[in-house]
Amino acid sequence: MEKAAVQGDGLLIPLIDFSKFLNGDETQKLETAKAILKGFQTAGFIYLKNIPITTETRSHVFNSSARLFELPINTKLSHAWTTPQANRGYSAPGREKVSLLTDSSEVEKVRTAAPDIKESFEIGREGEPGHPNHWPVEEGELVGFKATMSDFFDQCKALHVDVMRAIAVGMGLEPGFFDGFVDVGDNTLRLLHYPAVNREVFKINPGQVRAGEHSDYGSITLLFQDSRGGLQVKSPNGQFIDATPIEGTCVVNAGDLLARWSNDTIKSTIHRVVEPPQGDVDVHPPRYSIAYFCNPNFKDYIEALPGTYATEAEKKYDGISSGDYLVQRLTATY
Ligand SMILES: O=C(O)CCC(=O)C(=O)O
Ligand SMILES: [Fe+2]
Repeated sequence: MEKAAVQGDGLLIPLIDFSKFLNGDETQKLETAKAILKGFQTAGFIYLKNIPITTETRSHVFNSSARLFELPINTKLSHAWTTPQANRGYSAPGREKVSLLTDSSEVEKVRTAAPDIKESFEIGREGEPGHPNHWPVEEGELVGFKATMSDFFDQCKALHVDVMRAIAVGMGLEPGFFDGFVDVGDNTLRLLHYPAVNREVFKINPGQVRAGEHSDYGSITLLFQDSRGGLQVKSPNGQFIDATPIEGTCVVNAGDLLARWSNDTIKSTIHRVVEPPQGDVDVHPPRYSIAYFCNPNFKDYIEALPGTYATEAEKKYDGISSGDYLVQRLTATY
């Protein structure tokens, strides 16, 4: 039943019809849940089609995102990302160097060498005490921005809950096992813009990427990409394989905290964004993507899931609070 969305060098990312989990009969639900879990256990990535978020919503959100990035740089900078605790606002190209490095001085060296060619804008849970979102002034094309993004945030939040239900069913847990861990919606909606790049840039600096290799931090990430391409996922043999866009799908990958929660039975796989494969142009057009980073509720304590260990000694990690974990990881990145 399962088709491959991406296949190469020992990496198989399945393409899964999510409507069969949401609306199918019991057998379809179970089979789909198992396929989802298997995708996370083997590739760490899956592609979902037929999700409840409509194509119209999606293109509307991408449009609003493009309008935001058109604002003058000084306006964008007035909404600058400030702290890992807040994790909201605008990051100019080169500001964030997502990487596997945990030492800030190393991060600084890499950033100076070849800054990522991207800018981003983060929106957190609306109403989180002490951490207001940076909503732009709504005039001209930006009228309705807050409503558009808040609505999309909520739809992604619901999709997170549903994907976690599939994981629970796949693992043989109660379908609602994770519900109480993900109901707050301590998630981050990140709008991403990779500006047009002259292909010379990639030639002159062979190490140049649009977003450096990294894994994500939380439970899962819902990734919506446009048709440009450039996303690559690392295979078990260490090669980067193109995760080519498939229209209407959402790429979902497991994050480090879910890997830890699952006692490493689920993989958080390294990925990056590079020059798109259509290399025969002088200028690569801009690329837009939207990543919705999901987390267990910040207040929740995360320790090895039932069924992922037989004895206490098999637990690979100490428990940790979800919020502390994220702040630790973000602190090393910015
Ligand atoms: O833009 C993309 O396709 C990937 C972005 C990403 O991996 C991230 O922001 O963590
Ligand atoms: Fe990522």
